[in-house]
Amino acid sequence: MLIIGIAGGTGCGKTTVVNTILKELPEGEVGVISQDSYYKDTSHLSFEERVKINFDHPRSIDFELLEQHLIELRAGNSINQPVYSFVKHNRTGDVIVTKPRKVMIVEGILILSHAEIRDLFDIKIYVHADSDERLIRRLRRDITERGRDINEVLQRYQSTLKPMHQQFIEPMKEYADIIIPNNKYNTVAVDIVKTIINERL
Ligand SMILES: Nc1ncnc2c1ncn2[C@@H]1O[C@H](COP(=O)(O)OP(=O)(O)O)[C@@H](O)[C@H]1O
Ligand SMILES: O=c1ccn([C@@H]2O[C@H](COP(=O)(O)O)[C@@H](O)[C@H]2O)c(=O)[nH]1
Repeated sequence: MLIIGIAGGTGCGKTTVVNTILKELPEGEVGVISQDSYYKDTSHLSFEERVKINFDHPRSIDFELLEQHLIELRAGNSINQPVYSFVKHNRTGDVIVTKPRKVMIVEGILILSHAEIRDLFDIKIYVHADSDERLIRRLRRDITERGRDINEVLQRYQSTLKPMHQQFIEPMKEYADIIIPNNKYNTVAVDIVKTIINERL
């Protein structure tokens, strides 16, 4: 099994890159794990309390479960990937049964910040887009897809997202084998990653 980690700040285009890679590869050969599925279960908190969580700090992620799941997949076993709701700021209680595939892609803002998980990746990719570009994309996406308003996005950006990005995400570029510049759609870089995956398949 080839495990590829794709990191980068919010709005840099990780999900878009993963979907572009998947589109042209044989179905069933590549599996995807999203770090977002591993936000800690916060059912014990009220919605008002959950909104206040710093979702850009590594402590908000259940890295132990993610690591355990990657080890299971590598051993050839299926896992139950939790389903997360950005609208509720919590796990939904559902799971997606995720089977081991020849290539597993793990994507998320903080996946390179955890040493044990980083060591499980055969290839580490960092997707870069400038912070103003990422903020614009995040505003558009969160308002249309995640039930936010402009004040929520900007308030979270200033209070937690930007400082956490600078502290925990941007420095992880150091560990990347490949950095994809993604201020514009980067078809060349995505094609290179696809070629690497195709070779393995
Ligand atoms: N290279 C790009 N140029 C312009 N918009 C992009 C680009 N990549 C992604 N987007 C858009 O930006 C938003 C965030 O992208 P997404 O892939 O969800 O980022 P991430 O998963 O890194 O948070 C989406 O609405 C997506 O369509
Ligand atoms: O309940 C939540 C959990 C996370 N977030 C924000 O999501 C992004 C990470 O997801 P991307 O798809 O990589 O953008 C992170 O910056 C959190 O602030 C949230 O809004 N609500």
